[in-house]
Amino acid sequence: MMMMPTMMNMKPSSASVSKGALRRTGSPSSRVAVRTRAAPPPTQGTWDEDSLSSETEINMLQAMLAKAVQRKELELNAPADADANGANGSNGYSGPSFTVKTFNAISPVGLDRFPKGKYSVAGNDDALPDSPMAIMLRSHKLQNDEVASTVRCIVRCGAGTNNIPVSEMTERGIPVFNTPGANANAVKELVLCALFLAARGIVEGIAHTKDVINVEEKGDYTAISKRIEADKKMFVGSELTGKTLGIIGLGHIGGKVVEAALALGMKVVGYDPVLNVESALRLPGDRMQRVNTLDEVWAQCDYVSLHVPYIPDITHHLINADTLAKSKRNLCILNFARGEIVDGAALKSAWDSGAITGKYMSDFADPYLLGQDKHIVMPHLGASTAEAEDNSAAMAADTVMNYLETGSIVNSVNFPHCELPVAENGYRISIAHKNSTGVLGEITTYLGGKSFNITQQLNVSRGDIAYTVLDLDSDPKDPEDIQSGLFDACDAILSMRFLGHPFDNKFGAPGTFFYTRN
Ligand SMILES: NC(=O)c1ccc[n+]([C@@H]2O[C@H](COP(=O)([O-])OP(=O)(O)OC[C@H]3O[C@@H](n4cnc5c(N)ncnc54)[C@H](O)[C@@H]3O)[C@@H](O)[C@H]2O)c1
Ligand SMILES: O=C(O)[C@H](O)COP(=O)(O)O
Repeated sequence: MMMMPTMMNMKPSSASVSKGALRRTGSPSSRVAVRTRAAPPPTQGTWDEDSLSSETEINMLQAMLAKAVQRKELELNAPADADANGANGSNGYSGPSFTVKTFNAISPVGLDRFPKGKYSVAGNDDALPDSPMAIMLRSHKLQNDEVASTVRCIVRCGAGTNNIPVSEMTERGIPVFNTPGANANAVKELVLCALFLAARGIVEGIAHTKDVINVEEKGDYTAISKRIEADKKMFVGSELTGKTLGIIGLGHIGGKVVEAALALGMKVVGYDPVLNVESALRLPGDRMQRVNTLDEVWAQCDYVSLHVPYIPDITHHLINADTLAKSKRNLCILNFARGEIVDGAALKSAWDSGAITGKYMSDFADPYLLGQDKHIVMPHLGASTAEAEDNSAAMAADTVMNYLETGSIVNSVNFPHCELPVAENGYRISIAHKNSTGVLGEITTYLGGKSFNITQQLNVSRGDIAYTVLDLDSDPKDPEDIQSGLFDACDAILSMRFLGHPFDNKFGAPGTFFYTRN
């Protein structure tokens, strides 16, 4: 009789991990040891049908199917250029691989940056050799319980991270990254397109030609030509030159829109009370007006373009009944940031009362504006160009590899920036912990007590979270033991990894062990 597979799935999930518990969540070497194989398919003479319940048979068949799918996906993921990359097509690397789970369609330009063999990347858990260490996604609305306890970082191929439960990830010691600027040009071009569509009766005119003129004139060219001339008076627009555009948020996208609008001969008013130095340096300060209050925007702008992140308590309904009451009557709103930044119900009332007559251009729908002629809404296309998708995916892949292999944190939205140059003979531990007093002392005292000399270290913080990277001068033969001891010695530690010797291409030997409290 066929044996049932003993352990179908050794992969831990966050759902199965109780909060507060100290967990060893993975190590390549341990994973290799604990991996189990499903029982082979039944062969003739070993299948005792009568002794199996239907449920057991279904379970067995599902197990075999899952294994077959996993084998097939691993085959498909294997590099075709095996000769160029070494005998096993893995750049000569033969250790356990880093595992990256993807959501959404991510450009192959990014996915191909992960060295085959050293990295396993798939959208399906079953196609990964082990539970994911990193998540790579676009607009997928990520749920806390989709983040397995083994995940050590999340990267958004794009700008907005409001689809990720960032504060929960911070509490779990997981950095969330994005790719600043990688898709900014694509969004700028769509905003320009929207400006033209807002100023002229292009969308309405095309619809009229297709749905009215062509239908009423029944395909008669002469009649259609006459109507196209006669009906143009219905769609008179205005020019952008000389009009005033307010730009709210002067970061990567807003800054590019500033330049493009100036080139069109528009006057530009910019508002960004939390502008960083890099973005400020990109702005043509002498050719635009920067204002310190939103009221100065509403008072003088014909167009307003939103380029701020969606932050529930701060940018939610930034455009609302109050601001619309202060705006010029002809105000057109361009929202290629996030739908929730505009209060659709307030805008509908303003349209209905005639207080506002301008259009609302967006690549986000609004529950109160469905079917409204003045709401010209397109699919969420801002970053949907080949170039933007490639740039974002490539930058995201580099960010993940940098973090997993060196512990460096660059472009995180919830963790401090951290780059510690790699020491020649260092053995690196990275620790995410609460930003509380005495933590560094507890960590170094513990390591000193174990006779480890710290050759260099960097401790950085951001709000309630802190991150410490330490290089030890000798190889901790049992990294699991050290981490478990550190956890016991220091309550503030949230998650930790032993990275081995970064850059020596020996990940997994001695192996990256990682611990987490979540
Ligand atoms: N439609 C799309 O496909 C698409 C594509 C990319 C980005 N986006 C959206 O656009 C947003 C901006 O993207 P970006 O690349 O320019 O990001 P960015 O971080 O470079 O710029 C955002 C700017 O907003 C400013 N800001 C923050 N809070 C503000 C506030 N309350 N008032 C005024 N300014 C404020 C910041 O100081 C920063 O300069 C993203 O967060 C995302 O939601 C949409
Ligand atoms: O925030 C972003 O970068 C955009 O909204 C792009 O989203 P997408 O990656 O789903 O196109």
